[in-house]
Amino acid sequence: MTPLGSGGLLLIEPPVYQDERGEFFESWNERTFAGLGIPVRFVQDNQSLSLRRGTLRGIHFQTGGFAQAKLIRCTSGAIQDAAVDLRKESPDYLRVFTVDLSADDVRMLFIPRGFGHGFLTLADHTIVQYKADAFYEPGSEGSIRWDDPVLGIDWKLPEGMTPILSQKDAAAPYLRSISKNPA
Ligand SMILES: Cc1cn([C@H]2C[C@H](O)[C@@H](COP(=O)(O)OP(=O)(O)O[C@H]3O[C@H](C)C(=O)[C@H](O)[C@H]3O)O2)c(=O)[nH]c1=O
Repeated sequence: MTPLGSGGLLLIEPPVYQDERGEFFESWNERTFAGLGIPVRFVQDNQSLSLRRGTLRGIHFQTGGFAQAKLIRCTSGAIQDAAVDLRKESPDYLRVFTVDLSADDVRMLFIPRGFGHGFLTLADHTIVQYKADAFYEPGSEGSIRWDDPVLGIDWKLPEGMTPILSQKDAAAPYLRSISKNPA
């Protein structure tokens, strides 16, 4: 388990048990995570499939009491994942952390509540599965533009390519235009 920054973001690599059939690992164990200092109880499991490389989902977050901690993993293809600390009281406020996750490894990213999250697919047919510790609440959703200059995320986009975005993400605001504390 590798802390990223000092805000509770963790890159987790569970032990893999291999035998002649293949391999097995625990992708989630509440007791193990509590022992790692992550007392979290997930209530929702999500999966997205992005058909093409260069698809960018995010930066999204849920505000206030609906904020979600997430456990992210990639089970097909690969992503460049980005998490940004939106908690004004954090020493890492507005600091962006990026990490590549792939179906070829078992690494997972734990993102505490109060972060914005997004990812860029690095391959076609990329599947991301992630758990959340609070329910989806459309009315509390917030977003920040993927290319926000304050965040300055260095996305691994192929030369000259603009990302494939949802209409919502294409219309996302820049940070400076978000008046209230976004998270
Ligand atoms: C997030 C969510 C969405 N939906 C429905 C709403 C839409 O009809 C459809 C697609 O939603 P959206 O375009 O927001 O999906 P993404 O762009 O992949 O959003 C996600 O992308 C970034 C990377 C995240 O971390 C968030 O968890 C999440 O916002 O699924 C649900 O029914 N439940 C849900 O929990």
